[in-house]
Amino acid sequence: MVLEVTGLCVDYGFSEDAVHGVVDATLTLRRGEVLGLAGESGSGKSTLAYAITRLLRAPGVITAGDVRFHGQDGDYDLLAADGETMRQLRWSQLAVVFQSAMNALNPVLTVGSQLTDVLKAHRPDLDRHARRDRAAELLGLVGITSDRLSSFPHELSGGMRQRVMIAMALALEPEVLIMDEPTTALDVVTQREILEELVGLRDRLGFAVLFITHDLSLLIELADTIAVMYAGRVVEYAPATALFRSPRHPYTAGLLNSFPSLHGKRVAMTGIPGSPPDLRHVPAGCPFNPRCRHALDVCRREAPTLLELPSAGRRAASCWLQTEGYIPPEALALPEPTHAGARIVARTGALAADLRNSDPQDPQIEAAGSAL
Ligand SMILES: Nc1ncnc2c1ncn2[C@@H]1O[C@H](COP(=O)(O)OP(=O)(O)OP(=O)(O)O)[C@@H](O)[C@H]1O
Repeated sequence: MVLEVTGLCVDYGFSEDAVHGVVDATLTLRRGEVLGLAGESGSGKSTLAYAITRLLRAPGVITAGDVRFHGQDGDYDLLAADGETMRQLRWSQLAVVFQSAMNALNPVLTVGSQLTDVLKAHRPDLDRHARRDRAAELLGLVGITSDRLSSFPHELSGGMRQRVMIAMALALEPEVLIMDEPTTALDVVTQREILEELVGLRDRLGFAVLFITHDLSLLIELADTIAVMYAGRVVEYAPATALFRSPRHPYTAGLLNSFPSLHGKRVAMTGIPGSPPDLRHVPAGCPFNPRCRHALDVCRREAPTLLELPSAGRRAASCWLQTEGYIPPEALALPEPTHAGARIVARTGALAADLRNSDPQDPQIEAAGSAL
């Protein structure tokens, strides 16, 4: 375990009208794992990332919870750590790439000097030549040739700038990389290329990734484990393949039904009716109940808690239908894939969609899933 978030709550503002951006979020990130955080816009994903890294700005306040980072050089209580410790940690062990990162490069400095500046500040053991060599090596890691060291950011495409930002984040060999919609501004082909490279780098260098996106289909291909957020709460948590094949929360099932399959059986896309609640006044009971077609009386009265579910991998859901004494509908009780825990890395989204529409026991799909 490298990062442990327990019962984290974040509000924007103090009064009765405070927006409850994150409510009782519990997550764990294991060494080398890619944990995806999915959910509609406004579900609290960025707030969670900002709170974990202590980059939350006013009026955001952490009102409860615990965040522990178990680094190679010791354990840190991130909510209690002082500003200087956090600054050091953020560069060296817990690197962050945010949404607008590719515009965060200094326009008047070359890529090379921006990379060597990071090394100069944090790696005093390296001399000028060693820094230059390391900068070239870092660019190489993200598929950019060293002649680009002398380029200014405006001379690079958006995709290259984003790669440079990833190279900078990896400069000090962090144990955790937190990425918030890092490729949203890029076209889908470049986006996919960068993400495939990122997974390759993770395999080689062994860092863990907390990857935040509203695009669940992307996470199904990229992540080992997925946490789904709704109205500031983590509502489902499961290995990517298990979540994809056998969702246990009606919101996850709705999200999976919101993107089309290019191959396989034709299925009607139902999506999710209604819209997410105002986080100042969430509905009583389960916050998803007004949009849930399976809602029971208890769902309108009492909020469910995130409960561990029987599974081959680690999985949990916050839904009354999955609680003892209730019987979930068929769609929320599908058998888990037999290769639960395996990561699906598809070249195109089509394969992910194929897998969803396939027979979970189909040996061909099984083979495709494990070969990728
Ligand atoms: N500075 C702020 N003041 C008040 N409310 C805020 C502030 N920043 C965010 N919020 C609210 O907190 C909630 C969670 O927002 P957050 O940006 O974390 O969601 P998100 O899932 O990351 O969305 P997106 O994908 O659009 O970035 C939203 O309801 C948002 O309106």
